[in-house]
Amino acid sequence: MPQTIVVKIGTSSLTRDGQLALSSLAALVETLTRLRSRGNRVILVSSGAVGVGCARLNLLERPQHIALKQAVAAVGQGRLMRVYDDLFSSLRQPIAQVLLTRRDLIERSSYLNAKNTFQELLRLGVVPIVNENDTVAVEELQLNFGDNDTLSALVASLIEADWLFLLTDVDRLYSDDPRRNPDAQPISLVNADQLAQLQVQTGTSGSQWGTGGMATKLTAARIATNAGVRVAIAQGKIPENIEKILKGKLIGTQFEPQPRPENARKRWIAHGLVAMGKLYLDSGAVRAICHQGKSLLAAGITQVEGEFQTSDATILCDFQGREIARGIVNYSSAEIQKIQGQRSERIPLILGYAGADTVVHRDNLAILKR
Ligand SMILES: Nc1ncnc2c1ncn2[C@@H]1O[C@H](COP(=O)(O)OP(=O)(O)O)[C@@H](O)[C@H]1O
Ligand SMILES: N[C@@H](CCC(=O)OP(=O)(O)O)C(=O)O
Repeated sequence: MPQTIVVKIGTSSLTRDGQLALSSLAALVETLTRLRSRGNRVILVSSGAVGVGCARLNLLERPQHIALKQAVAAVGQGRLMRVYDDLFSSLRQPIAQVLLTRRDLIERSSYLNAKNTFQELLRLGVVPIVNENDTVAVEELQLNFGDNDTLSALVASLIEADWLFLLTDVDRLYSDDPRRNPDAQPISLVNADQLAQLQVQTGTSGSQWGTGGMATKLTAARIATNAGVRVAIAQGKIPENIEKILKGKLIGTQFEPQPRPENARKRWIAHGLVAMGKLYLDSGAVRAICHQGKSLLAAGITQVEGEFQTSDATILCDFQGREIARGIVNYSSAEIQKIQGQRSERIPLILGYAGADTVVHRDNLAILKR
């Protein structure tokens, strides 16, 4: 049966010795075109703008300064698309460039717009090639994805993909960074419960040109599996393995998905929005929202972290700080500090005006299943 497949390829697999790894790229393009010709819907999330831009400008290191990085990405993105277009065109596969910023997914209307555009492109048989719009992404304001692993998981959630393939320069996830620890143990299959408990050493920086290392891939796996997407980490230089994995072979590391949340708006609350703060709940409130489908009342809140406004998204966590849900709040952080632990009838007395009975209404609450 045709499937919706998101493939993310990292800089470390796209480049070799600072230049484009053309043979890997060609193999990837052949694989994706074959998947398309069998009726699958295919999206490629490709890093490489900064890496390719550096090669073009003879820069020997990934720039740290934001403006320089953004300028270099502008050089590299065009070059990268030119190479993709040449390769895909020789197989008569049309492609499209989709550049997204975090901001585009926060606004519900632009989130839905992006979704509609993807759907239309896929209906037309096009392979959209997605990257973060690096030249305008605002790093300081947490309004960037930070890495394309997260972006690919959000795209997979947005379009309700069946699979997310994270192609990188190692063949799978290990218990530790295999480059530093020769005794690192390979991990083949992670089910949804194991992912929540998974203890692996991931490093934070990635390889010379990649960002984030395995840590961001695990974050991506959490987001995607929570949205009902099956995830595989596999080696970028052997993209043909994607087809073997789709046929049921256990190659690389696979992460089993949670049941897909029915409600599309709640998926957006869970994954599209950026949480601006954190609310700590007592055990009664955790039970009420997770197991009884109730709204969050002020009485169950024990602590407020961060500064946020009414209608912002927040993380809801248990007393140990473990995230259990995300929700859109009816009160600002300053207001919640005043009403936390109080019964709803007392809210008008405390604040001096009548507000909502709930701090987060159940329609605006997305429970994380892990
Ligand atoms: N537990 C781990 N298992 C596998 N690889 C790991 C682990 N921890 C860190 N790494 C490192 O992560 C790197 C891949 O991350 P990164 O360079 O960001 O890749 P990409 O460019 O594909 O996103 C690998 O080269 C590997 O050295
Ligand atoms: N948007 C950036 C992506 C950076 C990034 O996430 O890189 P990687 O860790 O190699 O996937 C670029 O195109 O260079």
